[in-house]
Amino acid sequence: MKQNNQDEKVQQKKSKKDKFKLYKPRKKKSGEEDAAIQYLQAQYDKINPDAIKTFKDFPLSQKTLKGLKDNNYVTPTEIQRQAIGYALQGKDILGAAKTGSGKTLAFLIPILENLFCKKWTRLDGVGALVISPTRELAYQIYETLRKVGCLHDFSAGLIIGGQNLKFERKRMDQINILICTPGRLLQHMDENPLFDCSHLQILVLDEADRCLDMGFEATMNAIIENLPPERQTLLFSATQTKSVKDLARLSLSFPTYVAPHEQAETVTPEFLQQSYIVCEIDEKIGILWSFIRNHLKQKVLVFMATCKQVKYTYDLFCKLRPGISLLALYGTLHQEKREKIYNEFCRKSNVVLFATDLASRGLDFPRVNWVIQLDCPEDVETYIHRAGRTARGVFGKGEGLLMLLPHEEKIVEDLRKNKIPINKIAVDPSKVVAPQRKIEGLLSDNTELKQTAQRAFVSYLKSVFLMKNKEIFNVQLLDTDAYARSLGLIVPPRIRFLHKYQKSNIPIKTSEDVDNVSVLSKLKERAEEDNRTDQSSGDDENVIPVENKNKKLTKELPKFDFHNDADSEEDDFLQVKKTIVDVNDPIVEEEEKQTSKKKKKPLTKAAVAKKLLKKKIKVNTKLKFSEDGEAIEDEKRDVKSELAKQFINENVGGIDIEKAKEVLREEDKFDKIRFREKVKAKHKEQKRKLKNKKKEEAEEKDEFGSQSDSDGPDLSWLPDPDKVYGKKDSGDESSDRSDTEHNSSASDDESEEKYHRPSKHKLVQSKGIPQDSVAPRKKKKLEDISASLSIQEAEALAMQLLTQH
Ligand SMILES: Nc1ncnc2c1ncn2[C@@H]1O[C@H](COP(=O)(O)OP(=O)(O)OP(=O)(O)O)[C@@H](O)[C@H]1O
Repeated sequence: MKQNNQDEKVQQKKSKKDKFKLYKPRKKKSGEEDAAIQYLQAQYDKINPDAIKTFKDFPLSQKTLKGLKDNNYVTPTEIQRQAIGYALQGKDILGAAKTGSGKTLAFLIPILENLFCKKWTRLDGVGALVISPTRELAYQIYETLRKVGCLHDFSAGLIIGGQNLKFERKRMDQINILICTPGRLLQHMDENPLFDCSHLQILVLDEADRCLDMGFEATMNAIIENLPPERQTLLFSATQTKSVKDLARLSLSFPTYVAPHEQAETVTPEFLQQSYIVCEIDEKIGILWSFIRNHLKQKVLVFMATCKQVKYTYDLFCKLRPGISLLALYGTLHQEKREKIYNEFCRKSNVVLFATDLASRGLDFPRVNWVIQLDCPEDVETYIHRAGRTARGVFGKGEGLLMLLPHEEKIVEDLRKNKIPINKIAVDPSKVVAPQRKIEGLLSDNTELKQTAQRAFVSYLKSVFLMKNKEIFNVQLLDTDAYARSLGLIVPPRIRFLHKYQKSNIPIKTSEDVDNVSVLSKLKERAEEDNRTDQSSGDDENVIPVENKNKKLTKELPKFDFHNDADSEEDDFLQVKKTIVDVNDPIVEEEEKQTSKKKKKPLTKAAVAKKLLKKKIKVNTKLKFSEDGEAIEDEKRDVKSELAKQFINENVGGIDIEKAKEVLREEDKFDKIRFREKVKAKHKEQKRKLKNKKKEEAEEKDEFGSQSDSDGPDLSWLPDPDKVYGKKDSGDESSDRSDTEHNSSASDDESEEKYHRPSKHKLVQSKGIPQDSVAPRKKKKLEDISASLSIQEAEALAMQLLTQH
């Protein structure tokens, strides 16, 4: 015990010493940290971007510098050199730089430094917010932050759709740096009491132009409303928005515009080789197939217009087995699958990824050799982002191929005007091998694949139809039959929306026909309306939302499931930016009416039943026919009980359940009686049939016995009874002569009555005669005969036999 007490005392002393030790350096460290922060902050105003050679030249904390060095980031890129300084000074920034130029670090480094200098702790809540248009991009930013900021003590959180909301909810109050997609962020803002961003210091919008796009206006507006106005805001994109309206929404009055590549000759990466080909719509699949077959040792990314096209091309090519790994990434996939595919494409080097524009922005897939744009991009910005998935980073190289239909070639002018160097090339037809027969064969065997092809066909045409730029995207110029055939569809699927338009003879308007100013005001109004009513635009591709106010000129089509069909938040980002349709279009009006009707009240089964009852419509009446073919009228009315008759005659509207039950009980009694009678009759009938059958069988056996000479008793040896007893009635003889046959048969009958012979079966089974005692055949015959005769006859027969012998 003593020893124990001593040990305890020693330990207590030790722990006191340790505490003291821990406390002291910490105090010292904290003091050092304060001094370091003060020093760093004092340097911010002196930052000269031109003098920056390495990250060390920036006044950055040791933790950040070490994090950068550990990840091989030594020399800042142009955008980093120019933006980081302003961001550290606390200015709002509009950052625009080429794809793959390192914009992510240009905003992550200022975030880390900002919170470090403010000595942000877990208890301070959310200090920085990064909003990204897609889950994949958010995930990528989060991963970069984890690597570079690993030595800092901040907590970071990735808040994206498709994850466990409950799990996120509990941890929201502990997150300092939040990387998120807009939809999920708004969900937390609305529903999670633990989410508090009232102390937010810095807001970043990556791919800012996309975040502020029309398709997502309402969500972003709601988010911005919830954020404190005194904050620093950084906007980054390769295709930056300069719209005053957008900036005003974010309360940016005088942001610093940082665009290091503005004076550059090209807006796309320096080492990106860009070319385009012009082909017919039905040649696309064959060219793509041949391209893949000729690039089996490369990493290829193929962009298509819609999810359904991606799905079909992937399914089809997998079945055709090109000899290289295939992957597909699109919005309707489950989140886990999306993550898996994203990681797989990052990891592999010989692989083809089919994707929608979900993968076009910000994703940093390493070492992509080729980017193929199978369908014409929506606009120049989309082209830049898609092409920018290759030739990334400081010395990145890559090639881009754009496939255009003859009438889409006009986009090349726009591309060139926007400083995109692109050359036309031709495809060597001898190298194109279209597996047309194989495709058709596969589709004829596989209904599911055929349906996928049909959906891909319609979705592509719809995407073209909904595009804003009608100079380039004109669905009426497409050879739809040839396109269907190229997909393996011998019969082209019906294109309802197009037929409606063709029937109405309304030319599809070009964007130039429309007064853009009024369109914008219209859209703005609509966004406000959306905010008020909190109505989400439907997922249904065919439903056109109703615009109630001011239907003068134009209106926006619904958010069409173009790049994404899923209900994920980023899907809204990835939709057609806007499409203009004449409001006076009768089809639109008709659809509006239908939609508004539909929206008024959902039609339930009960409502339908009520309506039918009201209108006295009889549905599903069943008419029964008797065996003679006569209709049995109103079988149900054939009731027996007085109560039921009374019930029917009363004919009161509605249903009195209690009374109906009572009536049923009464009717049940009669039903039971009827049933019993039926069963009895059935049994009777069965018995009768059985009896008849037995009788027939017996008769058959008798007949058989008389006909058989071999087995039946042979009576030919018997003396003629007439000779023995004399003629019974001689008078009968003459009368019988004329009808011998009849008489003989009559005598047969008589003899049959007299000498009834048991059936053969009975003979064999005759009981009481042991088998060994069976007499020889003759003896047995005698026995049998004697058994069948009357006593007197048997005696007479015996006497005769005795006298003969
Ligand atoms: N200073 C640097 N030194 C070396 N590599 C860098 C540096 N900064 C960024 N990179 C690398 O460059 C690549 C592209 O960076 P990032 O994804 O940030 O580009 P981006 O400008 O955001 O592209 P996008 O416009 O397509 O979103 C990444 O692989 C990243 O690791």
